[in-house]
Amino acid sequence: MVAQTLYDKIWDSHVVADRGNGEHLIYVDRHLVQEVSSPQAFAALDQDGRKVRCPEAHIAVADHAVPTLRGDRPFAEGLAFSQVERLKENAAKHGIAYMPMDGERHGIVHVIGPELGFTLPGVVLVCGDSHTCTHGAFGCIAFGIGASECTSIFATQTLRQRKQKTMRVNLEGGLPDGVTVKDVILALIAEIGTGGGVGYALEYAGSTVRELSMAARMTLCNMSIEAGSRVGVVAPDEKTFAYLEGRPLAPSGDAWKQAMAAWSDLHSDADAVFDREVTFNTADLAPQVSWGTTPEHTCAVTGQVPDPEREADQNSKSRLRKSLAYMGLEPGTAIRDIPVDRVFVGSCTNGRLEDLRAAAQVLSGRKVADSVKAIAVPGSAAVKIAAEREGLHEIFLSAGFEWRDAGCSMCVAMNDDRLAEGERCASTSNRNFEGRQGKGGRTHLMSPPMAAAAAVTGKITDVRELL
Ligand SMILES: CC(C)[C@H](C(=O)O)[C@@H](O)C(=O)O
Ligand code: SF4
Repeated sequence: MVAQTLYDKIWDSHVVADRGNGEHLIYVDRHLVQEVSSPQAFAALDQDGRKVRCPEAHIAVADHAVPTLRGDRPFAEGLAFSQVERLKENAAKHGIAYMPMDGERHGIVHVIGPELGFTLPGVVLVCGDSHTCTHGAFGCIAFGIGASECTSIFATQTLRQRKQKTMRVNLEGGLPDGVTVKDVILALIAEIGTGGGVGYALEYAGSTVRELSMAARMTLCNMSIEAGSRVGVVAPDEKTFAYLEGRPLAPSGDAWKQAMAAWSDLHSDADAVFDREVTFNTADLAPQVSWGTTPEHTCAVTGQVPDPEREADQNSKSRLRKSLAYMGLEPGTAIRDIPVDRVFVGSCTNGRLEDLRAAAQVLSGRKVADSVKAIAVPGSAAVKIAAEREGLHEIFLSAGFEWRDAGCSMCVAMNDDRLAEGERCASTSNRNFEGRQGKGGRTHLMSPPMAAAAAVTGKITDVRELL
């Protein structure tokens, strides 16, 4: 038999028909539905008088638009409110499970999928959201789709797709103190660029990856899309199975045993050939910080803001000038001298329990600088409950952070949590585009411990000095 990559194995087991021209009709096992991208898909379904073919294959949750200060406070925007109401109605109408905002299963779609055991090894999982690649951490093919594709999944459970090429990213050498997987993925994107992964399904492998927790593997896969890849996978192992066993929607009893047997083949064969292969040593990595308006505008915290005049190419020179003008930064400024106004710990990249623990460890016994407004937003209700059980909220609160309810929050300016014009934020999210966190807002991407360090000192700080 021809040696295969993990991606090939899962893909091949889902092909329903070969359409020619490199297009396949593939079976989709699971679909996560959120309020921003689903209304058109439901509307198209209704217009054609079609039904959802397999309601149990979908889970709906509102995450982008929800307020994170719940209480009795009304939604700031009519649009946000109607998006959430529409999702609830559409889910009820089509018999799809809906996770209400005040329930224990609510959260960011990419955080609750794994928590519920809805995300499983070997499946094809989709969502109308680009960060669906997060779920690949469990050894499945997971990717974001558009609204018309959501309609097709609702109606048929199938999708026309082109198979991606494969790239193995070997991460070797482990992580030094103060350095997290967020630093690894930011450094990787700085190196290969936001276009580096276009057309490829990434498989993260190597000693660094094997040592990572499931939460960290999710952070890694989450940002595959920021490298241009719609898909990022990690082969499942004992950690994957231990994480999933006993989750509400994971198989149980005999079905669990059968699943484990089926999953044992979910790895790239030893002699599998990838279309591209890159290797990074992570042993000497420093904490990373983005300074510009794309995730590839990233350097070590010990570095400086680059000088556009050094760019040979006229286009890159003007792009860089524009980016620095937006960010309000002078070339040559030490990254460590950049003051911040806001700190955001949360998102589907870094809103899990382990991320909150890492930030809390830095905050413990310290105070947020007077000039800074900081919020901690758990990625799900379950994360919030677990964090409170171990007293993390007290550490955040006594440091001067606000402790919020789950949602996408300040990762994306689609709810009440936004930066004001010109405000600068140390953020654990994944995108730093112009206006991403609010019109005129300036984003610096970093890890949770780095964001906590910035909160304490009021400027971007090398967290290794605070450990
Ligand atoms: C709004 C949504 C569809 C979008 C996405 O596709 O990723 C958002 O989640 C994001 O992170 O930019
Ligand atoms: S937390 Fe951010 S990146 Fe994740 S789904 Fe929400 S808006 Fe998108």
